[in-house]
Amino acid sequence: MSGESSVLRARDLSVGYAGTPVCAPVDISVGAGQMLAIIGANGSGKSTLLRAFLGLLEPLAGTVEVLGREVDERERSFRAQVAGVLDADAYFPGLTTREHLVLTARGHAVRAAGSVVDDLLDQFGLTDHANAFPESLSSGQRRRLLLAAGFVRPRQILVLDEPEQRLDVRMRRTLVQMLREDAARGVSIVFATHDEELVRGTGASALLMADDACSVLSPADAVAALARGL
Ligand SMILES: Nc1ncnc2c1ncn2[C@@H]1O[C@H](COP(=O)(O)OP(=O)(O)OP(=O)(O)O)[C@@H](O)[C@H]1O
Repeated sequence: MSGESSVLRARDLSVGYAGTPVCAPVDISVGAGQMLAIIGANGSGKSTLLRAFLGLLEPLAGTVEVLGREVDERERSFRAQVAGVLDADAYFPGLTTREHLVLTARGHAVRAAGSVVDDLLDQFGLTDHANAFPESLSSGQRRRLLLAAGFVRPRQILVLDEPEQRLDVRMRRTLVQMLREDAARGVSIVFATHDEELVRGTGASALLMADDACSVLSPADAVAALARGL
């Protein structure tokens, strides 16, 4: 998780609320095509860290850089490079599944948006629900829609918060495959997770969150830590 060609870099990064850190400072570097899982107990600061990576939360101290520049979510270039899917249900209630994805694709200047969306609907098993509104989808189908909205965006970095949530076993396996394909294309992927299989399947290294020190683990050590319940 180091090297000169760092795509995402955090240095002595402290994150938290109202001036109080939620975990120890973080030092990580993620290169092109690398995957980093963020693991740790409930409340250990995983989502908070991801929000800082996405420029949605100001660091208390330290820095976060994407492709050598400090993150600024308001910059168009940042939004063109970084796609994030966080926990919140962030869909448009008045748009169908397909309309939501096409709007997201067009908003990010994706070429041939219609056919890109149709492929994603297929990959996420949503083709039969393309014309459904979010409230008529199951919670797992809504989760698939949110993930598809992340995958429809152009990206050099993909940030996901517990992407395994509410997905069935088959969809989790498909997700592993999609993440591996993204990484093989050079996309850097950072995801918070509690899922041992997701870490095993992706072969990701991990950042283990803690109050005293956040440590980087090898893929094997990350799987072992999750297997023993951290
Ligand atoms: N908006 C907020 N304001 C104040 N404190 C918050 C806020 N969001 C989270 N926290 C606190 O920050 C700490 C870290 O929360 P965070 O959501 O980052 O943990 P997490 O590791 O993602 O947990 P989980 O595994 O349960 O998703 C928790 O103690 C939580 O109560």
